[in-house]
Formats: sequence, C-alpha cells, structure tokens
Amino acid sequence: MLSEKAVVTDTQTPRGSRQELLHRADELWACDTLEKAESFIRSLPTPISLANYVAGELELPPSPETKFIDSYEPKTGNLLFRIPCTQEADVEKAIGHARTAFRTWSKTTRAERSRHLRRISELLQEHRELFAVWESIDQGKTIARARVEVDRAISNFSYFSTYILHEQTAARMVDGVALTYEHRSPAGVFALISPWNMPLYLLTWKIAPCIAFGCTAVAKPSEITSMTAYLLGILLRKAGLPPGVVNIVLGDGPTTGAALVASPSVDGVSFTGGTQTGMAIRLSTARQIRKRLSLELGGKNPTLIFADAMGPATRGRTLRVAASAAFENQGEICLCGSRIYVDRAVYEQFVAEFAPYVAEKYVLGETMGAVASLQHYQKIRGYLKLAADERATFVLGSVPAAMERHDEGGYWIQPTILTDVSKDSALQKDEIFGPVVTITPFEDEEDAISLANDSQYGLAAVLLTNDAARLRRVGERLEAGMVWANCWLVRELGTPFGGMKDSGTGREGGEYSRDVFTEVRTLHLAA
Ligand SMILES: NC(=O)C1=CN([C@@H]2O[C@H](COP(=O)(O)OP(=O)(O)OC[C@H]3O[C@@H](n4cnc5c(N)ncnc54)[C@H](O)[C@@H]3O)[C@@H](O)[C@H]2O)C=CC1
Ligand SMILES: O=C(O)/C=C/C=C(\O)C(=O)O
Repeated sequence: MLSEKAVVTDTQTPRGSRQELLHRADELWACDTLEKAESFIRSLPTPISLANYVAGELELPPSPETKFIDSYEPKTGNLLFRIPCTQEADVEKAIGHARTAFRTWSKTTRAERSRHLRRISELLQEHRELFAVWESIDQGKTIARARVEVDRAISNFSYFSTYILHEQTAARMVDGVALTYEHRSPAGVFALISPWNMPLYLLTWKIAPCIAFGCTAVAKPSEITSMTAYLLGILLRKAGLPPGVVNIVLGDGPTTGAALVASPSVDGVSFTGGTQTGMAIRLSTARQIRKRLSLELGGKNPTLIFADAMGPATRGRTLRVAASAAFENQGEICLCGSRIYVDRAVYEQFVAEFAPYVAEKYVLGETMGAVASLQHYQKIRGYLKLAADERATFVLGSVPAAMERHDEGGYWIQPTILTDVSKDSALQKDEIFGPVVTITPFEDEEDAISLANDSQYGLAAVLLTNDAARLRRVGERLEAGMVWANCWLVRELGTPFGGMKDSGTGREGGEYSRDVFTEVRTLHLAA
C-alpha cells in the first residue's frame, strides 16, 4: 500500500547515465559503518534511486513512464532514497530472463549449485557489517538485531548449499513387481515476494532454496525496505551467479507485486506478508491451477504462562522468553507473542514483574528500534487510541503522539503493555505487528487452550511451564504451526515453517522447501 508514500514522477528523479548508476552502487557498497553510511546520505544533494538487478546487471526499469517511490529512514523520518516502481512490461522482461536462465540452471549439477550458494554465503559473511548497517538504517531495527538477521541470511545460503548435497529419495519394491521411486525436477520460475520486517533474512529464506533446487527467480522486496535487496543484487553479481538466475525488481505491491504474481509465465509464488495480501494473491491466481503458492501470512500468537513457570527457579526465564517474544524487532515479527495469558494464581505477580523487566530491557534507541514506516506508526497508534477509548490499563507505555508528516523525528513507539482488554476487542484479534502486548488471566488448562485458539490465525505459540506432561498435552492441542516451549524463535532450518488457519498455506524449510520448488513424479518400474 502506498498511502503514505509520495510517488514522484520520473522528471523529479533524473535517471543519470549508466556509469553514474554504477558509481553510486560503488559508493553505497563502501559504506560499511554507520558513520560512513550516515555521512554519505547527508552528502547527497538529492536522494539517489536504487536500481533493479536484471539479467546480471543493475538497471533502472526501461519504461519511460516508470515512477519513483520515496523511502524514509524510520529513526529520523528523513527522506533516504527513491526506488523505481517497476511496471508490468519491465516485470515481464525480468521474468523472461529468469525463464531463459532456467533452461541451463535447472540442468546444473547439485555440486555446482552448492558451490554458488557457498560462495554467496561467504561473500555475505565478508560484508556482514555493510548489510547490517544498511538494514538498520532502512528498516529502523537496532544494529545488533540487524547483525543477527544478516547471520541468518548467511545461514540460509549455507544450509541449502549442503542440504542439496545430502538429500535422498527412497525407492521401494511394490509387491515384488515394480521398483517405485520419486523423481524430482526443478519446478520453474518463481515470484519471491517478501515483507519489510526482516528484509534480507526473509528474502534470502526464499532465494536460497529456490536456486538450490534448480529454479530461477524474480524477487520483489517490500517497497518500504528495498536497500539490502539492492545490495544483494550487487553481491550476486560479484559472486558470479549466472545472469538471470536471480532477478530483483523493486516496486510496490499493487503495480510490481501484482504483475509478478499474476504473470502466466511464473510457475510458483513464495510470499511472506499480510493475510489480506495473501488473499489477493490467491484471487489473482485462482484460474492458474498449475501455479504453486506458498503463503506465509500473519499471526496473533499466544504466550501461555502456567503458575509453576513463575516459581523462583524459572521466573527469570519466563520473563525473558515472554518479553523477547513480545518485543523483539519492535514486535515486527509474524511469530511474536502479542497475546499473553497467565494463570490467575500468578497473574498479579507476573504483571508486577513483567512491566519493570520490559522497561529495563527494551529501551528506545538503544535496545529497541523505530517502527518501519509512518503508515505503520499511524496504524499502531490507532490501536493504542482504541485501547484508551476502551479503557484498557496501560501498565507500560501510552498513546503515542499523533504524527502526520515524516519530518517529526522518527517513528518511535514505547514498548506497551495492556491489561483489562476484553477478549473480543480488536486489540486481542488483529495483528498489530508492533511493540504492543495484552495480558489476560486464565482459570485452568482448558480455559488457556480455548483462549489461545480463539483466533483466525494459527502461526505460532509459546508455552511456559516446567510440567513436561503438560507441555505435550497442551502443545499438541494448540492451533499453531509452530509451538515453542520455554523458549522462542529457536530455529533449525530443516523443520517445517508455516502456519495453520489464516496464517498461510504450506510449509517451508528443508524438505518442505524442496516440495515447494520441485515437481515430483513417481515412477513404477517393472522389469
Ligand atoms: N510476516 C508477516 O506476517 C507480515 C505481516 N504483515 C502484516 O500486514 C500488514 C500490512 O503490511 P504491508 O506492508 O501492507 O504488507 P503486505 O502484505 O502488503 O506486503 C508484503 C509484500 O507484498 C507485496 N504486495 C502487496 N500487495 C501485493 C499484491 N497485490 N500482489 C503481490 N504482492 C503484493 C508488498 O509490496 C510487499 O513486498 C502489517 O501491518 C502486518 O500486520 C506485514 C508484513 C509481514
Ligand atoms: O524464519 C524465521 O526464523 C522467521 C520468520 C519470520 C517471519 O516469516 C516473519 O516475521 O514474517
């Protein structure tokens, strides 16, 4: 959605020569500390435009009617740079390059693809700080958080570089008559669409398996956070990935994303983002039965705290896990636990200890960043105003100031803890996707499960208790694709990742990603 973004015309963003474009890319690439990046931004007379990466080259989309989108720095509200809003005709050209590359890439050996992925992960490792710096500037997250996410992007490539070397398919004899086995082949050209909350981390979570399994891609990052995708294009070129295997087009959802998803030349879509957008993608592809869809959508995840978890031995862990699940990355992770339910026996104790713990651990500008955009700030503020109107108790935080313009000092929202919120309030139902958590008491185990499952979403859940039998008993009844017990966001990249209910379709990770990116035929061979 573009409501807060000014779309400026081409005449206001001079395209410059190709040489200038490459020169700017080199300048950005050299900014590998926060100081260098900030002084580079300040030195620019007008914001530069980022470029697409198509067929192995950086380029602005050729269509003369291309418009440009302003991109702002969340921590200051300053205009950072512009991105082209790639039009359908140029999206189709990028898809054409991916199709051409597919003919050869799909036939490369696993060892060859593995070498390419390893090289990419090594280069990312070498330029870890460059990517972390720009991610933090562009998205609003802290540099510490950005480093964690670049490390995960590195792992995305290294994990799939080895996975494809070791994967095996089973063969079996059926009735002593036929030898039966699965044969897999790359499924084609994919649209890879990612959101603004963990830009590089989630884009590479799609690109790495896609190319590892022999497919090619046109990737589109969020228009709100395109910087590290642009840098990734430069890195892929340096890594020597054959042209066209990965193409990266910049632009908004309604223009660029919609054209990419709907193109009949695209064989599959892997998407992470909001549930409404997931529905739009389903609708626009409804007549293309053959198109594969892997949709990882929103969440409104419960954290269940049983009384024993607040005992002296595990109280510290309980506070730490519940707080990080609620406030990590400003609460802008689809897996965040934004509905906390606490056993009534320890409810008062938990609320009293949780608020000071969060206030000490999540400090704006130090351990917590700004939210990603003005539009998102306004959305979160809307919910906090609703909380005040509904007479919820603000145990921590308050309704942030109204903000109508970008130049008002950045999009900062305090960690906010609400109690006395009705279970039917939009605050308990909607994905706010910000640093806001509700705390509600439960009476017993049945009540806890029923409150946890009372949601259109089914992505993740956190359980806090020392009772091993309860962990299984409750964990297996929660309507959630991923349940973490006494921990949160512990990830092994082979485990199925994805959600139930309105949180998505399909799973990714290890063999589940293989299912997304390969076509399978079963052969029954009788001699
Ligand atoms: N991982 C998650 O669960 C995420 C959830 N959200 C939720 O969605 C809400 C809205 O955020 P948005 O940035 O608007 O998310 P979004 O779902 O619109 O954006 C995600 C990506 O989809 C693209 N996109 C948008 N419309 C499209 C279309 N019709 N066809 C193809 N691609 C399209 C966007 O350009 C972006 O790259 C957030 O406030 C949050 O609640 C947003 C981002 C991530
Ligand atoms: O893969 C992970 O570890 C985390 C993924 C997070 C999202 O998909 C999200 O926040 O959208």
